[in-house]
Amino acid sequence: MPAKLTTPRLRTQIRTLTLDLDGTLLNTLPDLAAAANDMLRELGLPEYPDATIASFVGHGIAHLVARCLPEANLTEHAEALRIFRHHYTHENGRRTVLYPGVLEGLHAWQATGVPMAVITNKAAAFSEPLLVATGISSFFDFVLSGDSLPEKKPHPLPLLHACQQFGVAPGENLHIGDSRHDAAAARSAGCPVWLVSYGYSTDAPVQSVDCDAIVATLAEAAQRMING
Ligand SMILES: O=C(O)COP(=O)(O)O
Ligand SMILES: [Mg+2]
Repeated sequence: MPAKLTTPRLRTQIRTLTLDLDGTLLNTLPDLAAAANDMLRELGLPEYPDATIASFVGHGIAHLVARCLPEANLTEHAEALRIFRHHYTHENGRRTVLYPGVLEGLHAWQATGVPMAVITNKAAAFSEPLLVATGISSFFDFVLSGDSLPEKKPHPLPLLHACQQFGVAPGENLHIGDSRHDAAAARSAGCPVWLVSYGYSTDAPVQSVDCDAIVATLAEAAQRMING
């Protein structure tokens, strides 16, 4: 007898999903660190180990560049940002990989028909080519980048904008991210929020952040939401 084919359904009142990019879908740290250290070398400044640069990620590239500069060099921020953008254009995607469980999770959600979008603080010039290069852009209805709207996470605007675009109430959209910025944005928008236990939340371990669940992988997140 042929196996009964059923469309998996979401088990919750969640109707749409928004996903963070850096530290949630993609491990972009090696490329970000390479570009940051290329910039510091060019400016004749000391370089940082990847682990230190990880603690600068999550608030957009202008913030990352500011954190890399010694206080005395902060006046060179605009020039440093230009140099960083130049190097990151070259490095972006070279070593970036999907985290384990990402493809599995995206396929599982796609099978339920739940619409998905990316909400990232990374500038569109870098986020959009990266989604294409890593082969996951077609999973998403749209991408809201750090410079798509007047405000970025932890401001609620990107999440509220996404809910409006999807035509759902904030309580019906689950946001999944890796940092306190994701949690704060979701909380103030009124969206439930889950955090992944990997990623770049080095300044505030996810266990200390107010969220609705912590998951080890996106595959686990999908499994928790889907009733096969
Ligand atoms: O560009 C960054 O700082 C990272 O952005 P994201 O974690 O919101 O994807
Ligand atoms: Mg992130």
